[in-house]
Amino acid sequence: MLRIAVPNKGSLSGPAAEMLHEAGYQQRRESKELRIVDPVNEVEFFYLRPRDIAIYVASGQLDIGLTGRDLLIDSGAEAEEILPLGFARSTFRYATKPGTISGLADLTGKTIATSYEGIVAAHLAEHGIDASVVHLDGAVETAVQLGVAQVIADVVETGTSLRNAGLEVAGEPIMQSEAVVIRRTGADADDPKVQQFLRRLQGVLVARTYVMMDYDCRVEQLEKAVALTPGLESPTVSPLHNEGWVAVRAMVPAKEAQRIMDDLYDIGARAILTTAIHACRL
Ligand SMILES: Nc1ncnc2c1ncn2[C@@H]1O[C@H](COP(=O)(O)OP(=O)(O)OP(=O)(O)O)[C@@H](O)[C@H]1O
Ligand SMILES: O=P(O)(O)OC[C@H]1O[C@H](OP(=O)(O)OP(=O)(O)O)[C@H](O)[C@@H]1O
Ligand SMILES: [Mg+2]
Repeated sequence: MLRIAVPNKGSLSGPAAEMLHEAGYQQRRESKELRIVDPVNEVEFFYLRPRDIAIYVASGQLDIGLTGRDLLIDSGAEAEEILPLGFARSTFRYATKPGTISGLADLTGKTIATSYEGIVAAHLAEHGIDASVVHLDGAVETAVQLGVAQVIADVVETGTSLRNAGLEVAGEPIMQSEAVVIRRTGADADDPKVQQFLRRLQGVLVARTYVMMDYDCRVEQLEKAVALTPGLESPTVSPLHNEGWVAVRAMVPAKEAQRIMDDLYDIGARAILTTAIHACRL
């Protein structure tokens, strides 16, 4: 049975459970459940604090974990990212009161509050900056106002939390994060159960980002039409009962679907339809 760590709280937990559900896995019914078994898919899910997941996976007790890239790196655990999942996207950045810092060197001698000491210590060391780091559990933005630190290093998504605290970002982002699948560093890459799990999640990612497009076009326009809808490998082209016409079917990126429909229409394609993809294996 594959043993998988899933975030039990915070920004990662809802979208992670949703993705696993879309991939056909049973998920817990209430938030107090710490472990469930999905016997049909031969998977056991452990609901753990997001920050602890890399540690469990590195210990070898769990095969796979879903966590944030920033949390993985911060933990320093012997685990590695094997699939980015595209949700909980954020940057990790320094922020201060406006005008305090103009470059990284200005961090020297400052006190930096953060919940991610591992990332900050490594970043400071890498740039040879001598600053003190104070660990706070959360709501780090308030640390400057209350005088606990002059600088914070925290997760920034929309920037709303920073603005509300009267802070602005300083310097370039330390890193870009998103939810990721991790496994123990050096674990067997060919484990068929792990491979099947990853294929299912990749199927969800594709189903979320692509739609199926069908249309009819004149044979003379086929090459132009296929250039607009090359599909992932190659589109399916079938003859129509009306001579001189073909039906074409191809996957297209959902974000570009409307533009592609306009372009197809302009070259004479008709009966252009898009439909959602609910699941897929590439
Ligand atoms: N506003 C946000 N937007 C996107 N991702 C976020 C956001 N806040 C936190 N994350 C991501 O969530 C993960 C942290 O999860 P964690 O549960 O520790 O914190 P949280 O979501 O802030 O919840 P909590 O309420 O417990 O502080 C990290 O990978 C982080 O990048
Ligand atoms: O740029 P934004 O869109 O404002 O998002 C970033 C904020 O979201 C998270 O905070 P959360 O609400 O989880 O509180 P926390 O600080 O206690 O973790 C994160 O720690 C930032 O504070
Ligand atoms: Mg938080």
